[in-house]
Amino acid sequence: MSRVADIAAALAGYDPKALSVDGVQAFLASLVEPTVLREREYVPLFEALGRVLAEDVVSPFSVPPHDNSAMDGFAFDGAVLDSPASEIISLRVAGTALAGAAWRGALSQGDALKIMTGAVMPAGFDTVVPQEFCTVEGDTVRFPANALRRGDNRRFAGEDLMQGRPALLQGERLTPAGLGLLASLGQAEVSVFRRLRVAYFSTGDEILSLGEPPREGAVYDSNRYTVFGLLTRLGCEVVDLGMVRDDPAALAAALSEAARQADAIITSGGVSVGEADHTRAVMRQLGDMAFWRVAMRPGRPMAVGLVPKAPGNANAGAAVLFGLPGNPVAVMVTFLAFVRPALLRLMGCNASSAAPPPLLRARSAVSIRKKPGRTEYQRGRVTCTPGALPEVRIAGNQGSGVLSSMVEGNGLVVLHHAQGSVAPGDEVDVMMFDGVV
Ligand SMILES: Nc1nc2c(c(=O)[nH]1)N[C@H]1C(S)=C(S)[C@@H](COP(=O)(O)OP(=O)(O)OC[C@H]3O[C@@H](n4cnc5c(N)ncnc54)[C@H](O)[C@@H]3O)O[C@H]1N2
Ligand code: MOO
Repeated sequence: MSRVADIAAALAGYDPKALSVDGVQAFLASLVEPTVLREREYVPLFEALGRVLAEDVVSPFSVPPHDNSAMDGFAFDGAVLDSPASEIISLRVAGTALAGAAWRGALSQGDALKIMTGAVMPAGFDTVVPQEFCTVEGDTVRFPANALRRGDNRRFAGEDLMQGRPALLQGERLTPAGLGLLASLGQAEVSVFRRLRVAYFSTGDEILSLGEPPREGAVYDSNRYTVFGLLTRLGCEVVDLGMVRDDPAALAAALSEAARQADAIITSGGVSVGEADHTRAVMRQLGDMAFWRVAMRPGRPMAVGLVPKAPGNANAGAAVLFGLPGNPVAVMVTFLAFVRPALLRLMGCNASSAAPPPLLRARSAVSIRKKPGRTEYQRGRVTCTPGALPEVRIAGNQGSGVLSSMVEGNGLVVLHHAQGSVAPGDEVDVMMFDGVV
């Protein structure tokens, strides 16, 4: 009764020793259905950025509520433009309409009304001439007939949001624009799914925690901070379980605690075949796991599975475990390619909000060696020149432990599974990560 084995059995061509990137994505799409987060809460708009909408938001009224002017100028009945008597239109100015209050005075055809941007269009008037085109003498305004067409500079009621129609959909992640949209509906609070809780820890005896003195053969734990940043950017609630030494009891305790507290778990290190690694054994003992060698670079060894929240109680559910390779760039690449879309689904995002960042088409400035049969992600720096396709250069040393080139780059050149080497000038796909991770 292994869910992981069932999913694997249903995947055509599943080979844990040479799984393609597409194969991993298909596996995760089955393992992580967007069903985990059912709990919802109301939060004020100022706390809602990045949160996922738990229900559709239907406009209680239209925005803007009235036809209004898009310019400071003079509103008039645009019929006079249909067959103007002379090159200069001359109208009597009946008064001024300010934004925020409707004009209540009488108007007749042949009148104009001085109007401010956002002010309600008076009934029967459908056109606004910007004041830059006008000369005013006493109560007469004049402007060239060819300066505009009937209907210009009028904004329609409901052109932004129509009363009774959905303004935002369940499963959308709230962006700054989304917050503004909700505010324009007068809504001070919004119903969102509770935040996804993700626990993480680093493993390995050669890894030092910050504050520890340097030691020969040891390196500081960078993954803990990178993973913290990746999860925080995503809007997750993080459960930091620190560094866990390569000891079965310590690893089992950390993994159980992570599963108890969180919806998902990210570990780094210990998923390859090293002799001293107990991580795989402990994962296998506590969870329903798959261990893969993925046909990609970086990010070859990887573990994925489910760890029960309360062993022996199936109703308590399970946390999804992502056992990422230890190399710092492999952590980031596997996070972007696999973990991030899966976490977005767990957060309750709909298909479009959970989609990976769109790929940018760029011209490679350099040659890139690549073997068909695996997907490679190379750190690159994309630059744009007006009128030309964006250009990408490979950023620094591409070793999977080299974080400095990840800092230097702004995107990952994605060299697809079947693709071969790239010559200078060839077009390539780039997954931009600036602002995403
Ligand atoms: N015989 C084989 N050896 C290796 C294989 C393989 O298939 N066969 N795969 C290589 C690849 S690719 C990777 S990636 C690594 C992954 O190994 P692990 O996931 O078991 O990770 P570790 O061995 O624990 O660490 C790898 C590397 O990353 C550094 N590291 C680990 N944790 C951190 C951290 N928190 N902060 C900074 N750096 C970290 C660690 O020092 C190692 O240098 O295996 C290859 N070997
Ligand atoms: O592919 Mo490993 O995952 O970093 O070198």
